[in-house]
Amino acid sequence: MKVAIVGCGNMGMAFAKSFLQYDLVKRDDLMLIEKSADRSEALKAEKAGMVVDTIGPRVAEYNLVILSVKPQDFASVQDELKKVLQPQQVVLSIMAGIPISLIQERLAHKQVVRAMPNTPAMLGMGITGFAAADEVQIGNLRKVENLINATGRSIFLEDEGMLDAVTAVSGSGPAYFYYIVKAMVEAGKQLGFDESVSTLLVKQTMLGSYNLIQNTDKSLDELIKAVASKGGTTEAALRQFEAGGLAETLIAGIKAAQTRATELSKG
Ligand SMILES: NC(=O)C1=CN([C@@H]2O[C@H](COP(=O)(O)OP(=O)(O)OC[C@H]3O[C@@H](n4cnc5c(N)ncnc54)[C@H](O)[C@@H]3O)[C@@H](O)[C@H]2O)C=CC1
Ligand SMILES: O=C(O)[C@@H]1CCC=N1
Repeated sequence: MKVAIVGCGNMGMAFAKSFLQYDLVKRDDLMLIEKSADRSEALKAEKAGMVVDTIGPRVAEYNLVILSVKPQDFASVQDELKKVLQPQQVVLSIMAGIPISLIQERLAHKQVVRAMPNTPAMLGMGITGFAAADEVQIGNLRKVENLINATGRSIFLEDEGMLDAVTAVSGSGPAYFYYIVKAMVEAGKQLGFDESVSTLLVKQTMLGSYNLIQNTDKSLDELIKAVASKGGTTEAALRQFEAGGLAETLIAGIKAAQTRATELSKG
């Protein structure tokens, strides 16, 4: 399979490297289209594929074209891409918010898949929600799914509208996790630990707790109860979180992310 990637930043390269790692795409069959000169130099040093700075006629030779520029930069690629796309090619967009219908219209192209991955894709541990235009041939959809699965796990969504919710929950999700980790590390520092000790305490706690979630029959409430002794320290912390509306704030933040994804879809 020949794959061209337009916009080779964090996510574009997470995809490229996963494809190479699982031998789903050969280096010679990977075209990396990147407009930033600095970024292009770094990509050339990585030798992950052929690096070019603009979309040219050769893109027509690739089975799949991945759009991984920022949503705001779609306008800067759409006209050049429209000129070269062939009907049998598939376009896979990972741009937040931009709906399939708008991509089809701007590119005058039918076979469009839209996906929302997250940054753990860099380790092959991502989760991606994806949806497809009715016009995407089933064989092509399967090939795209196989490629996405090289970056972690995936969920096919019949309802494309749910992709903005995927964006809000798991697409942006890693940042929420780091935010909480950062606050816990800061708390440890304020309690007297230096940064490295506090970071170790928090990171290992997160890792162990994640593995408990994955390896227990207990619900999240039961897991919380197993830590929070009656009249103990955890209860004191949880009471403070409740008083500050921490859960509601997190939920409101995630809803704001979904609203922003919907705004992005309107350009
Ligand atoms: N970063 C994340 O956690 C996630 C990002 N996304 C989506 O992935 C897309 C890319 O995000 P990142 O990789 O984080 O951004 P990034 O900024 O790291 O990468 C975008 C790349 O596109 C390049 N670019 C811009 N205009 C171009 C053009 N006309 N031709 C060629 N290259 C061009 C930029 O130089 C940059 O290297 C966005 O649309 C975002 O919504 C989706 C899921 C997660
Ligand atoms: O923040 C953003 O817009 C992108 C989409 C999901 C994660 N990063």
